Amino acid sequence: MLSSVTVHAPAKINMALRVGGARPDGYHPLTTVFCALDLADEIVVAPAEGLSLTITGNDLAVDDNNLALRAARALQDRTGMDYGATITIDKKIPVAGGMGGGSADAAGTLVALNELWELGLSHADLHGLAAGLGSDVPFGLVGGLALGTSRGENLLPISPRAFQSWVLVTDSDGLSTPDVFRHYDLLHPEPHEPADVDDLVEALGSDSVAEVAGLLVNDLAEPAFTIRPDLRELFERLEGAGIATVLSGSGPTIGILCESDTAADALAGALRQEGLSTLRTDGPAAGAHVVRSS
Ligand SMILES: C[C@@](CO)(OP(=O)(O)O)[C@H](O)COP(=O)(O)OP(=O)(O)OC[C@H]1O[C@@H](n2ccc(N)nc2=O)[C@H](O)[C@@H]1O
Ligand SMILES: Nc1ncnc2c1ncn2[C@@H]1O[C@H](COP(=O)(O)OP(=O)(O)O)[C@@H](O)[C@H]1O
Repeated sequence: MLSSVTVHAPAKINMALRVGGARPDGYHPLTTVFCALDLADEIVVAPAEGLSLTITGNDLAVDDNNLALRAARALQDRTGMDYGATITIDKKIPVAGGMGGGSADAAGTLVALNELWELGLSHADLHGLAAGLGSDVPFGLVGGLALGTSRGENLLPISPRAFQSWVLVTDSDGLSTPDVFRHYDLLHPEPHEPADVDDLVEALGSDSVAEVAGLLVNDLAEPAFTIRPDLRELFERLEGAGIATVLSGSGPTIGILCESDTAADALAGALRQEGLSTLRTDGPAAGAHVVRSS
């Protein structure tokens, strides 16, 4: 058996997120364009008796509901194996930031333990387990650029053409995803389907990233701003700072797409000088993948 496996699990940004009225199961139908970013959590797994999880880089309290532990248990249940492992996550993705960090850890743990425990599960098997863990987890496996529908788990890859340079403005005060969806329902009580994102998908087929200007959109921005009026103010201040500005997922992270990596580096530096918390990242990046095993 291997003695350790290291996986990188990428954050995502929703370049477009259109939302429909809640389904009978409480989930909202979505039309979304996901982009995986090279901002990634690092997950190291090693054989052990039982399952344990350690998180570094963030003071997120570890409990049994952590998505990495849930992913490990889902693999045990699926295969009937009761192998154990220590799971160590070095968190780089902001927690509750709308960047899919927990989903990335779930996807990364599935990939890491499939390798460590030599389970040989296919991509389709992992996708099925991922969808049971959370709406964003399948995208954490696939990465790249993809159109997501249903509750986000149905994915259609989009061939990336242009390299994307992003500046992320992060906020240590996270937003709860269910809470933001609840506020969406209050603002839009009537039944409706999510709008399409065809214009953005078409623009992403161009070699120039500038083609997407004006096409980034997020229906969860208004409810997130209702909960956090200060976020609206910040968002409005950042509009025009790059090619396009968008709130990621249920927020509060704000993504600014820039025309080049040089422009993004300069903008990140300038915003940092103003006292904002920024990260520089590029996309599209690969989905959760093994970077080392021994
Ligand atoms: C909004 C999005 C956009 O990508 O991202 P985040 O802001 O969380 O990163 C996702 O849809 C979040 O996906 P994920 O975080 O995996 O959600 P889940 O665990 O499946 O669901 C958590 C809760 O969010 C709400 N939810 C989630 C997805 C969806 N299509 N409709 C929903 O209403 C439900 O209240 C659900 O109980
Ligand atoms: N491995 C994990 N990393 C981060 N959050 C996790 C993890 N497992 C469970 N969670 C829970 O999921 C919530 C949402 O976190 P996260 O996935 O980072 O944000 P978002 O859904 O906004 O993308 C957190 O507040 C935390 O309670």
